[in-house]
Amino acid sequence: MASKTVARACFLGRRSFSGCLRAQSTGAQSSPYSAPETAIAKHKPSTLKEIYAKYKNGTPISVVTAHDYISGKWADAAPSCDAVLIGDSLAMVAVGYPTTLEIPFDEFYYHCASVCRAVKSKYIIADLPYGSFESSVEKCIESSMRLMKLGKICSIKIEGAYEHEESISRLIKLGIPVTGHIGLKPQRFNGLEGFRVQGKTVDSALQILKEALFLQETGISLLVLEGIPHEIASYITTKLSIPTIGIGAGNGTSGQVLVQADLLGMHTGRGPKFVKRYEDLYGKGVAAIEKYAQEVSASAFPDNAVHTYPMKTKVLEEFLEQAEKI
Ligand SMILES: Nc1nc(=O)c2c([nH]1)NC[C@@H]1CN(c3ccc(C(=O)N[C@@H](CCC(=O)O)C(=O)O)cc3)CN21
Ligand SMILES: CC(C)C(=O)C(=O)O
Ligand SMILES: [Mg+2]
Repeated sequence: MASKTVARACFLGRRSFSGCLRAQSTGAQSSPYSAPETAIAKHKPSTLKEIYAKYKNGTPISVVTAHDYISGKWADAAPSCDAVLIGDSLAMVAVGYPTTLEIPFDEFYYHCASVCRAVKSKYIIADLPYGSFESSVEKCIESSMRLMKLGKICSIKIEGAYEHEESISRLIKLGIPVTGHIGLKPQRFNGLEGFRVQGKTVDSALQILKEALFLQETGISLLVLEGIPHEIASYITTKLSIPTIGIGAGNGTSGQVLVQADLLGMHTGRGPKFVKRYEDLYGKGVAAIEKYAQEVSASAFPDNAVHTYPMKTKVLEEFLEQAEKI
C-alpha cells in the first residue's frame, strides 16, 4: 500500500522517475558527501497540483532561491521545502552586480543550467531577467523557451502586470505556467529610486490589488507579493483563488520565499528588514578558511598520517637509490 502511494505520487510528479529511485534508495546513501537520510527520505511536492493541494489545505508553501549547483542541492535536500526559485537576485548575491538590472541573459541562463542540474524533486520557477523580455512578445517567448528547454523549469516569473499582458497570456497559451511578481519590483530600481516598500498609500495599495486581480484573470498560477504592508498582502490573498508567495509581506500570504544567501547568512550585510538569518555561513566560512590558512602557516596541515597516499617502502627505497644517481 505504501509503495503504491509512492509510485502514484511519483507518477504524478514531473520528474517522477528519478524521484521514485531516490525515494526507494535512501538506505544505500552512505557516502560522507550525501545528504542526511532524513533529508531525502520522502517524496516532496514537485508539481503545481501538489502546491495547490497545500494551498487548499491552508498549509503555507515554502520557496527558497538557488543560484548555482550547490545551493540547488541544498534546496533540493530540505524535505519540507516546496519549490525552488532561480531568482535574478543571483545577479547581486552570486555574481556581484549592484542591482538585478545588470546581468546579461546568458549569465543568468548559465546559473539556471547549474541549478537545474542539481534540483531533482522540487517545482522550479525561474525569473526572466531585466532586458530579456520587455521589448516584444516574441523576445519574451524566445527567452522563456530557452529557459524551458533546460527541461526542469516549471514556471516563468515576470515582474509587472498590465505592461506585459500580451506576453503573459501568450506564454500561458503556449503551455508555459507563469508566476506573477508585484509590489516591490527590483527591476524597477531606477523608476522607484531604490528598493522601496510599495502599497503604503491608499492609491498604491489599490493599484497592487487591481494588478493581482488582473494577473489572476490573465491566468497566472502563482503570485509573488514583495515588500508591501502585511495587511495589504493578507487582504489580496483572501481575494484571490491562486496562491500568493510573500517576501517582506507578512505571514498572511499563502507561502513565503527567501533568498537562500540571505537566510543562510552567506554574505556580510544583514540585508532587507524582512530577512531572517537562520545561519551565519559567512562567519563560519571565513573562520574556517582562516583556521586552514593558520594551520598551513604552522605546518599543521596537511598531516602526512591522514591526508596523503601510501607508498610501498620497497618502491620508495628503490626510487631513492636510483634518484641519488641522477
Ligand atoms: N540578497 C538579496 N535579497 C533579496 O531579498 C533581494 C535581493 N538580494 N536582490 C533583489 C531584490 C531586492 N530586494 C530588496 C532589497 C532591499 C530592500 C530594502 O532595503 N528595503 C528597506 C525598506 C525601504 C523602504 O522602507 O522603502 C528595508 O529596510 O528593508 C528591500 C528589498 C529584494 N531582493
Ligand atoms: C526575491 C525573489 C522573489 C526574487 O524575485 C528573486 O530572488 O530574484
Ligand atoms: Mg527576482
